[in-house]
Amino acid sequence: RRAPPSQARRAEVVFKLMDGYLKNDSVSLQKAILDHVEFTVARSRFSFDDFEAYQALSHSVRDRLIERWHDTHQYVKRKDPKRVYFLSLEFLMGRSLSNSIINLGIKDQCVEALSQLGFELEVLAEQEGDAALGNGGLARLSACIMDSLATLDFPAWGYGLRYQYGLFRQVILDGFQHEQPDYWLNFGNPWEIERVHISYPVKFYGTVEEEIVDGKKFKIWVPGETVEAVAYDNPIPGYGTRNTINLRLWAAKPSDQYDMESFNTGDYINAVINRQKAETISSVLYPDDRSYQGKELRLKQQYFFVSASLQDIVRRFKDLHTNFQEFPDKVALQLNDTHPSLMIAELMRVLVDEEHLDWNEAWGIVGKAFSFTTHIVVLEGLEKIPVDLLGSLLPRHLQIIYDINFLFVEDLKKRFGSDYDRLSRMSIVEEGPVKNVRMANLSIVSSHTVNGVSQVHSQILKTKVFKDFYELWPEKFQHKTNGVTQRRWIVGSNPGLCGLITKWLGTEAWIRNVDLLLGLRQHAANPELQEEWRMIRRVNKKRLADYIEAMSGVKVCIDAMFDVQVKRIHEYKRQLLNVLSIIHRYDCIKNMKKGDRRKVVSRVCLIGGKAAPGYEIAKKIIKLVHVVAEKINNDPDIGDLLKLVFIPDYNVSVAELVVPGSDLSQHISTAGHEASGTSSMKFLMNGCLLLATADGSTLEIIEEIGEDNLFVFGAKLHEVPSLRDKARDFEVPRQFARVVRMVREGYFGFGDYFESLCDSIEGNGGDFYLLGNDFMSYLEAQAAADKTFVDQERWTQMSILSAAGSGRFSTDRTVGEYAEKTWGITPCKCP
Ligand SMILES: [N-]=[N+]=N[C@]1([C@H](N)O)O[C@H](CO)[C@@H](O)[C@H](O)[C@H]1O
Repeated sequence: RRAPPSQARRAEVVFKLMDGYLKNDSVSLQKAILDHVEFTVARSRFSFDDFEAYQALSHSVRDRLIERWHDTHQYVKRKDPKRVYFLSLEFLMGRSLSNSIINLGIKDQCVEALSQLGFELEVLAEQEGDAALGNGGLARLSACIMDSLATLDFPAWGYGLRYQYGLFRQVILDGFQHEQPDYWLNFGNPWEIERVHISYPVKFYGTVEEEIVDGKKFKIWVPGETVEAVAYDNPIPGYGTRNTINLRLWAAKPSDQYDMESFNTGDYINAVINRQKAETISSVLYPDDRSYQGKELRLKQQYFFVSASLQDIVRRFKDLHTNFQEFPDKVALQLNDTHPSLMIAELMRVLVDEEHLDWNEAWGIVGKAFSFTTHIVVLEGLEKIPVDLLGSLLPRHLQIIYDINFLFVEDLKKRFGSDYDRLSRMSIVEEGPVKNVRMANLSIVSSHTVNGVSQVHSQILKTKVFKDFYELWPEKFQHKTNGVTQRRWIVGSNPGLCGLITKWLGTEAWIRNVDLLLGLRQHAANPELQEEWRMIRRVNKKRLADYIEAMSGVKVCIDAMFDVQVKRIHEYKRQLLNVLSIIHRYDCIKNMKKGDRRKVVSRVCLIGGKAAPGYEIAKKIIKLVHVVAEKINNDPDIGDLLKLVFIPDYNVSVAELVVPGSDLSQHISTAGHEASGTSSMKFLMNGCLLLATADGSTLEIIEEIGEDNLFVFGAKLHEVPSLRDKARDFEVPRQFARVVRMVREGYFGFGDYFESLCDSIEGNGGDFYLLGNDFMSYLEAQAAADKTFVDQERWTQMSILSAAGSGRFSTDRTVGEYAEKTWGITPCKCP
């Protein structure tokens, strides 16, 4: 057989045939779109609809992503820099078409190409379903971080799971939340590339045996079940750079290793069904923003993605290296909360059992490779895995975790002697009727760096949640305040404001260098900018008003203040406090003399967010919003003075519509409960004013833009413990008691149904989240917002100063800090 032509020879031939890189002028794009209509979508290029045009355009954009992805991949491989691997069980990507077109810098050409074919980019963009592979803040943060890693040219990969069912669709029937499955892959996904040849076996159950190799004893894990992990690659383009990095998501497939046994029992069907079961591992996202003690499938998901990702990472390392001592010099492993923390035990298993390094060598490597970010504020929220469950599913990993803990506790004994309380608090294994593995303790013991997601959060970790560990290893603890990407949250979702900012800054360099936004400060009182600023905001409010009417039937007036609270429904986020203040506002207007009503500042109150399916209190809050809205919106005495609308199925795409059209956004968690909060940063970037408690990242926003450019209220962090201790003697304000009584007595109907909700904020043992305590200062802040809104010059100045000070809250700053202080990586820009 004739020898195949050499790589180089083939490259030469290919390059000659290639007509250089794909071109991005509108004619080339038109050709590409029409080709994909005909050959990819397989529809006649002479008649195709919006969805087919969306598919064809998406594939044309995908081609250009792949081209850059290959160049980046090959360049980085050649340079072999240290890479960061961002490990997260959740990525809330949203839609990809607009973001890809903007980051590739081909928006104008696409708009022109489509218009000549009779299509509008905005219309086609609506055809795309959200990739909702996550719950809330943690998941969207992962997505924003990927955008900044690519844009700043860092050598990085994201690893996660390719759920077949994303976060449930929220359907509201008669004011109640119902969950519908989100089968987002129904119409295919042009933004992923199935890598059938990149797959790894993942083992579960079984036993741990011993074997002797070269006279040395080694543990081997004999699995009881094996499934296959197949890679799906999602190119992540940087903005204004050729660098395009990869988000590799794993899907579970039945393993080829037939258990002939089951097949030969003649029960063929069952044998096939058993095999299919393998796919359930990556089928559905767990929809709870809190934690999951003891769910086997959840643990399987965690280990499945950890094992596949590590096999892939080690393979890539071994392609160019043989000495594992170099591993931490080339690999930074970032744990996005404890969901991927099993990778610690998995790396120890690979290094000791498979690569035959001795324990201490392996432990040294682990300690230099891992860094851990926690997003949790309260001890109760920390993830724990029952020892029995772990022992049955991953017997070898339990052994390794026990060994890690044994050496750790031995070390603690040397330092703290017989301080058994401290030892039992710090132990990775929690004793008790049900023994648990504390995944946060394991992550801290094994990582070189631990951080919270805002300055105050990191303080709370040092002084409360991880106090013992901070006293032991103060040098490990850092903070990395969260951020959001201005590419999606200004350029993508608010093109009008984007153009205005570029005009007044005289450059669009701010899109890559966001500190340039500070240049707007000097113009904040400039009447010309103010006029244009208000104009843009009005257009966005009109778009939002149309959406509200389309999905709720409620007509809202865009001269009113659009007051918005959109985030997951949680008692600590206090959507209930918001509703009670709306009832108070309604009650006040009702009892006003007609004449006084003229002075009322009209409000359109929007509340949106999903409640975890099993979270009853949260579901009752959603129902309460609907019954209060029903009353207010149909009360002729109120008219346009006050409207309340619940925005259903809140997700990334809805946020991209709501954020640019909001005047005031609320972030009113009880101080000390929101680790950071990131929606506040998106509103800030879009010039929406904040009404907030001094919690999480809001403290840093106040520091950056000044207390007089937002509305702050409520108990401060240090006041909360004593307020809770003295709750019994707290005199409930009559205004608060009145609105709660109205709910309890069924003024809006369903009195009995809301009893437990009212009990949770009243009386003994009630009001843990201090709604009563903060109610009056909340109303004062609301009144201050009303007063300021009437003074449009002042309001617009605050709006411009908000956007001007938002650069600090870009993930470009966040990622830059992680890269320098935690991961030790530097940019590797593809020429
Ligand atoms: N999990 N988790 N935690 C959160 C959010 N719920 O996803 O992470 C987010 C991202 O760090 C934080 O902004 C938010 O405060 C925190 O509650």
